[in-house]
Amino acid sequence: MLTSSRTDGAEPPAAVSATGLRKSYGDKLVLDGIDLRIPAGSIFALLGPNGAGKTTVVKILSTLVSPDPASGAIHIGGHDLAAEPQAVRGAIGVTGQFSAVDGLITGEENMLLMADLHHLSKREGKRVTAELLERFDLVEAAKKPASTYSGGMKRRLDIAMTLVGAPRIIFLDEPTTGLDPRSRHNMWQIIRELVTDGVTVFLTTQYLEEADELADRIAVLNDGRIAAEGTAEELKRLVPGGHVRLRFADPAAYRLAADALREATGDDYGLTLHIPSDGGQRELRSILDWLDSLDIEADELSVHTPDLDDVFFALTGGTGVPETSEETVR
Ligand SMILES: Nc1ncnc2c1ncn2[C@@H]1O[C@H](COP(=O)(O)OP(=O)(O)OP(=O)(O)O)[C@@H](O)[C@H]1O
Repeated sequence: MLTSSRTDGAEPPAAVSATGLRKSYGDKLVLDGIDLRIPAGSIFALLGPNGAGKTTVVKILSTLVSPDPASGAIHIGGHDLAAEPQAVRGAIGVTGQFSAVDGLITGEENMLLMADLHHLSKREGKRVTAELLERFDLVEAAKKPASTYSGGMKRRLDIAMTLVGAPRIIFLDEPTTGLDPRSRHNMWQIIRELVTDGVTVFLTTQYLEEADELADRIAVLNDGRIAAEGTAEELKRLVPGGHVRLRFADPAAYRLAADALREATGDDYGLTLHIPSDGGQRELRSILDWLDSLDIEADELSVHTPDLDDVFFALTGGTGVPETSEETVR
């Protein structure tokens, strides 16, 4: 496992810690010994492809599913998960793929129901509900059935309901999956605000951009293990440098360039070539000179610096080079 070194001196207390977390379903091993340590008041992102086991981690850490007996200790908010599951439940909030929103009742009723579940008095329940509906921009929709809410509104209501219990640690399982870009950015803002209030956020995501934007630390889950863990910058340093991408409209020009340039990797289907390069002026000029000397015209040239996508693809065994973080120069 690649684990970045810590540069800070005294470590803040861990909101979540686990050692040797293991889980099998029948003879299918899903988690094969995972270690986690998430400092209080930080955002941690667990990144992984479909089926990597992200939801399973969240379910275990939030007491919904038991880990295998061979697992090491798990502590959440200072409580031993095996010995004090009730105390753990009192310290956490969980939202995500298994949303608690009831579509048949209104947003406000959902909130009041949650307040009841947390044994708040009627008066306190109403106060907290009004405050959270306001904070999550749901006042206008409060009296409408939640089934009429957009995806973004449902997620906001879901988080608002989670906050009724004033949890110190919040698990967000793929909080922005299926949201449009504006709703996604709104959700990011909400998540950032949670942390400024001192809450610890554990989020799972398939979106590298999301982890890059939000997380203090990121772990990449692959094949039941943490393949790498660190800040976004530390993870980006794990993969080799960038490349220049040449895209051709003419298959003959593509073939000519691919045959001439042995160090490039080609995508025959997309008619693109990736040339390892730091993207500097000198290297770009030599690529252009080389194209000119062969009388080959590329339809697009773009510079690609390593990003989290590269880390993800390198660590999770994906193929191809994603399209993000490219600076098109022609
Ligand atoms: N109750 C269960 N019984 C059997 N297998 C399960 C069960 N829950 C999950 N799995 C399997 O465990 C693996 C991990 O699933 P999990 O839902 O944790 O992945 P994930 O990383 O959250 O994926 P996604 O991004 O698709 O939600 C999958 O292969 C899944 O089929």
